[in-house]
Order: sequence, then C-alpha cells, then structure tokens
Amino acid sequence: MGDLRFDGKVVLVTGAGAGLGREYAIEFGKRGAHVVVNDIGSTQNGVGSPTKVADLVVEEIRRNGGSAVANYDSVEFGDKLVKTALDNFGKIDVVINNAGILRDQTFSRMKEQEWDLILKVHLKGSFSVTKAAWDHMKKQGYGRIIMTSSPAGIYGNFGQSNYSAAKLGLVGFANTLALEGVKYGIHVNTIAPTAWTKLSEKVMPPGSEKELLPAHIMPLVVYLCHDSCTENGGLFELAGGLISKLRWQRTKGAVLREIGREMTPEDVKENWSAVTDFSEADSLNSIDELSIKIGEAIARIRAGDNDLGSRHPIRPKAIKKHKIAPFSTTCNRNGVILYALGTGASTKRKDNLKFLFEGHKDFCALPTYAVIDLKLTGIDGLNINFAKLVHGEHYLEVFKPIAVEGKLTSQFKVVDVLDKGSGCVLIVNAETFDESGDKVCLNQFVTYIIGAGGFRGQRTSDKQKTVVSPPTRAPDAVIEQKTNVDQAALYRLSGDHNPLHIDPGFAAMGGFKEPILHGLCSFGFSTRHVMEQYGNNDPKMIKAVKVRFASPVIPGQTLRTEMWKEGSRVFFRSVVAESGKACLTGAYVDLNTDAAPASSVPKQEPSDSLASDALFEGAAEKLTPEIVKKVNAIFQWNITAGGKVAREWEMDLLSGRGKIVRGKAANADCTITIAEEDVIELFKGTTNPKKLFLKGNIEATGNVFLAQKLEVLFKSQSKL
Ligand SMILES: CCCCCCC[C@@H](O)CC(=O)SCCNC(=O)CCNC(=O)[C@H](O)C(C)(C)COP(=O)(O)OP(=O)(O)OC[C@H]1O[C@@H](n2cnc3c(N)ncnc32)[C@H](O)[C@@H]1OP(=O)(O)O
Repeated sequence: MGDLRFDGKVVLVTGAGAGLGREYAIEFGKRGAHVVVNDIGSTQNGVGSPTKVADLVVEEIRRNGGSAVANYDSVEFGDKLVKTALDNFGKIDVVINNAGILRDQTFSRMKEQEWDLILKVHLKGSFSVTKAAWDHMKKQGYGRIIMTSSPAGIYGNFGQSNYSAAKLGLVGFANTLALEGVKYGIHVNTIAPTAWTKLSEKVMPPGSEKELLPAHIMPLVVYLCHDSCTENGGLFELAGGLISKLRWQRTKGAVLREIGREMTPEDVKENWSAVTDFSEADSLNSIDELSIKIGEAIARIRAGDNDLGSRHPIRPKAIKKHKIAPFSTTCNRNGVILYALGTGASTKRKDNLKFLFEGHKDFCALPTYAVIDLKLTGIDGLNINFAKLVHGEHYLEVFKPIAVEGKLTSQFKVVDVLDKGSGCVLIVNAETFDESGDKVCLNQFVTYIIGAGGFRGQRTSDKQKTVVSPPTRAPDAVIEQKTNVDQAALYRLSGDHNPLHIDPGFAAMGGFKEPILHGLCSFGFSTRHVMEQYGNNDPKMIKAVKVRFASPVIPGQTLRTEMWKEGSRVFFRSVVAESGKACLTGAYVDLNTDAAPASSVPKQEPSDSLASDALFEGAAEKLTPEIVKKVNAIFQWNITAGGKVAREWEMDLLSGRGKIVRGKAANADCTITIAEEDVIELFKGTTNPKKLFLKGNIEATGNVFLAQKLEVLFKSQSKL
C-alpha cells in the first residue's frame, strides 16, 4: 500500500491497543512492517472474560495480511518489549513511544503518587523502551524513534502539571537523542498531537471526536519513521489535518552588563521591554549557535558596547553628537528695556532709570541681558520631555559689555549629558559674538530633565562650571524684592517662550501645581541686586555669574538675595521670603577688577593737553556761541558707522569718554556736525557742570574706533 513501504522493518508501538497507537500499528502492518503491538490493557470480549486489547490489534493486522505480535508488559520494562521484537523478528528498527495515562489534578490537590506515576509512564517509560532499543539500532546503523509530547507540555494546561512536565521532558530527551543518534543513522522526532481518544475524551471539546481523529495524526508518524525522511530532532504540532513544525524563538535581547559595575535586578527591570521585545526575534538551532550569541555579547561588553539604557528615552551618545544651529538676535532699545522690566528693574528703584529710559545719559543694558533669546530652540528632536525640563544651573561670563543695539550671533555646543539618577542633566555652552566678531559672552546652560535619569551615563563632568558654598557667617548684605504676579508673562517677551512659565496645563504635565518663574528671571533679579550692592550698579562690573536653581519660584513671590563679599567674588544665595526656601544656591558673582565702577573711575588729571576742571567749572555761563563753533570745528571727525547716521550721542568731558547712544554707530568713525542750539540747550539741562551733553547728527564715513577719537577730541578741546 502506498509508496512509503516498511517491508522487513520491525516496528514497536507502545500503548497500541487503542487510539493513536492502534492507528499507527495497523498502518505499519498494512505497509509491510513486522509490528510489535504493546498494551497492558484488557477489554470485555462479550462473554465476560477479558481479552488483551493488543491481541485484537494483532488479529486485525494479520487479517489485513500483515505480520504482528502482541506484548503486554508495562513500558517501565522496556527491555521486555524490545525482547519481543528481537525474539520474533530478530531486530528493532522503529520505536514509537506512545503509551500514556492521565492523572489530572490541580497542583494543590495533586498527590506525589500522581506526579510519580505520570512521570514513570511517560518519561521513564519512553526512556526505558528507547534505552533497550538504542544499542541495537546503533549496531545496525539505523533507527527511527518517535516521542509523544503534547500541547499541554508546550503551552501548559490547567490541571495537568504532572502530564505537562513529563511531556515537555520528552522534548528535551528527544532533542539530545537526536544529536547523539544521528551519526548512527538514528533519527528521533517528537510529536505533540491533539486527537480524540479514550485517553483524551474527558479533556476534549464536545463534538471533536469526528474532527480530531487519530487517523489525522498517523500520516506524519509514518512518514517520520520512513527511510526516506531525513528529519531529525523535529517537534511537530498536529491535529485534525493541520501539521506544523515548532521551534524556539528568542528575542534579540539586551546586553545588561558593563565592566567595572555590578549587574543589578534594577538593570533588568529598566530594560525589560528590550529583553522581551520580539520585534527582532531569531531562532537558534543548537547550543553551538547560542554559544556564538553569548560570545558576541561578551565581546560587546568588553568593547563597552552594551544595551544598558539603550531603550531609555535619553540617548547620551546621540545627544552629545547633536548639532544646534547657531542663531542670531538683534538687540535694540526696546528689547533692553523689556528685559530690564522682566528682571525687576523699576523706575522706582535707585539708579535704575539708565536701564529703562533710552534718553538717559547712561542708558545701557543689564549685564545679564547677555542671556537674551537663548532658549530651548535647537534641542528638540532629542527625545526630551520638555514639560519635565527645568533650568538647573546657569553660568554667564561677560567679555565685552552688551551693546544696546546690534546683532549678536550665538554658537552652541552640547558639552555633556549626565545621569543624576533622578534626572538627566544636559550641559550646553553658548558663545555669543557681536558683529565685529568679538566674543561678547559665554553662557553655560545646565538643564535638568526630571525623571529622565537611569540611563547609566556619567554622573559628573569637568566641563561643568561648579557651584560654590557661601561663607558660614551671616550675610554681609541683603536685598529683598517682590516679583510681580505677571513677572513670567513679562519676562518671556525677552525670548524664552517656554509654556512652563505661563500655561497651567503645560506646567501640570511637568508635575508643577502652577506655572513657575524662568530661572533666568530670578538670575537677572539676583545679579542686579549684587551689582547694586557691590558693583555701583555698573554692568561693566559683572564679569561672571554662576547659580544653581535649587527650587522653583512662583511669580509674585519675594526674592531675598543674601550676599557675602570676599575679594572680587560676591557669594550669594536667594531665598523665597514667603517660604524661606532657597531658590538660588551655590551662587557667586565675580566682579570685574579691570573695569573700576563708575563712582571710582580715576579722574583724568588736568594737564595742558586735557580738559581741566577749571575750564569747565561753571561752563554753562562760559559756553558762548564762539566756543560752540570751535567745538563744532573740532567735531569734524571721521567715525565709522557703516554708512548709517547716529542721531544721538553723549560724552563725559571730565573722563574723556563718550559713546553714541542711539543708532548703529557704536564703534563708528563719523563726521560729526552739531547744531549750535542743541549743544547749548543740552548743556543747560545738565546738573553736573563737569559734564557736557551734546546732541547732533553724526554721519558715518570711515572706520576708526569712536572712543579713541573722542579722547583725542577732548585733548583738542582743552585748547578751547
Ligand atoms: C539650550 C538652552 C536651554 C535653556 C532651557 C531653559 C528653559 C527654561 O524655560 C526652564 C526654566 O527656567 S525652569 C525654572 C527654573 N528652574 C527650576 O525651578 C528648577 C528648580 N530645581 C529643582 O526643582 C531641583 O533642583 C531639581 C528638580 C532640578 C533637582 O532636584 P532633585 O531631583 O531633588 O535633585 P537632588 O536629589 O537634590 O540631586 C540629585 C543630583 O542632581 C544634582 N542637582 C540637584 N539640583 C540640581 C540642579 N538644579 N541643577 C543641576 N544639578 C542638580 C545634585 O547635585 C545631585 O547630583 P550629585 O549627586 O552628582 O551631586
């Protein structure tokens, strides 16, 4: 019958009195095999005396013209079964381990005997029969062995813990025999059938007896046992006509070890999604292939290339490589004033008018105006949750006073990414240049992304400007100032439009009860306080500022700046007066010792060639139209302003310093013409007879530094 013949082959089928085993035995008999039909069971033959079921199957095989003998031993005694084959047919070619029983019970009710019995019949029984046949097969250089596993072993099945254990045990057993037997021509395969039999009827769905027949299992078993089948070590799931081969699948996994650090359960937890992600799964065929994978992992660990934190939203390597495009901002008078208002300068505060009124003779930008427009732009696309990002620390170093007008261009660099456990710290440096290419300032932003730590990055960086501790004595000076309830709404107009400072919904996403004040706003307040206290309110006195934003400030709260002066360094700390909580800590201002504050600018000694106090004592009366004419004559000067016209400028005759107040002519070489009336008018308006304020049109033509020119001017002026 059929092409797949078994003529001359000796096949032993255990548990062949009924169900699957019977189906196999009859089929092998039809295909020319000598069959040993093993079964310990009996049945009623109709007249009351029990008949061995194996005999009935043997009879049927013989009726079909086949050759078969019965064996009634338990599979525990495998050698007896094999002896039946040898005694009757002289050899053993095929063993089908099929015999089985059930003792289903939930695990809590399962008795040890029930566990032992199931393992004895299925696992030990398969061992015993296979063991008895093995050496004969080896000797003859041929053998086919089938293990009968079960979906219950592969997937588990409620109430069958004993059976599942035995059935999966058979898979492992077969896998090893397949390796050991292959060189002797022995193939070992495993099936996990689902079929309706006397054994399984209690656990099968009703009506399945017609669909899930033993006849649907038999064909695979017969094929696997045929000479022509090369399959070895396979596991097949089959039922009702569907046959599938199974294999183990493994996730790509994650390498969670790094040299010099203990691997922890937390590492596993943090990387669980990587460990269990099947999207890049593969399947190995042998322990050798697994060894290769393990070797690859160890090589990666040695090379410092692990997956720790690789699924973490923060990717330090990518962040460090990230390029932030340079950007430019245009400073103007309105911007300078808006920033001053945003950081608490007030017309009601002493000597603040110069930051707020463009017509003021000393109109200038606050030193911290140098942080203008440096905002989150450019660090998007880095998988950072911006709602959780706060300004952690800031360092500003001023190299050149910020002009009230002109273009500034900033260049950024991500200098480090730190893992603080509870958060990720991102350090970004920004160097700002003016139009003449001079470096105006350096800003170092230390941003803290709350909750984004744990990516196993470095904790500290030598590139970070460090915070300092203030002296332990009581503060030398304290300045207190209340912020406005709309302080953040005002400050954001200077460039940082982060919704954290104005949008309650966004603030809630970051875990804040209400919008918080910009760190750089408090920074502006406190630096101004230090400048007021120790820098004669002169922006040029501020060389560098460092602060840590230790806790958020709510708009409307009062900032109390406590200061300690030691040499040219002013240590300070800011406290929210209402709560007593420190908001700026580890902070200092380094005063500029080169630029003496306005009040202590050394007076220029009168000399023959310089303007003298005597000359200008009571100058208002002395300033005649003749003098003005001479001034005008001297003011015929070439000063650069790139072709622009500067309309307003001022000078201090005593110090010999002067500057253009409005327009683009800060470093300009101009031809100056002054209306006589303007000179007189402004001169009369001055309260300080030693200062002469002039107003007029300055036309641009050349390229010479204004301050130098004005100094020369005053040298000439002394001759008036
Ligand atoms: C490119 C340009 C980008 C510009 C972006 C600017 C955007 C702006 O719009 C954003 C803002 O202005 S937000 C407002 C200002 N900032 C704040 O209010 C933050 C206040 N600070 C805090 O809440 C906590 O300090 C907090 C939450 C930050 C940390 O508190 P904890 O988690 O309790 O930390 P802790 O356990 O005390 O310390 C852990 C480690 O972190 C270091 N650390 C603490 N506070 C830090 C801070 N503020 N900045 C930097 N590092 C800080 C600690 O030293 C510790 O590290 P280590 O153990 O290594 O010493």
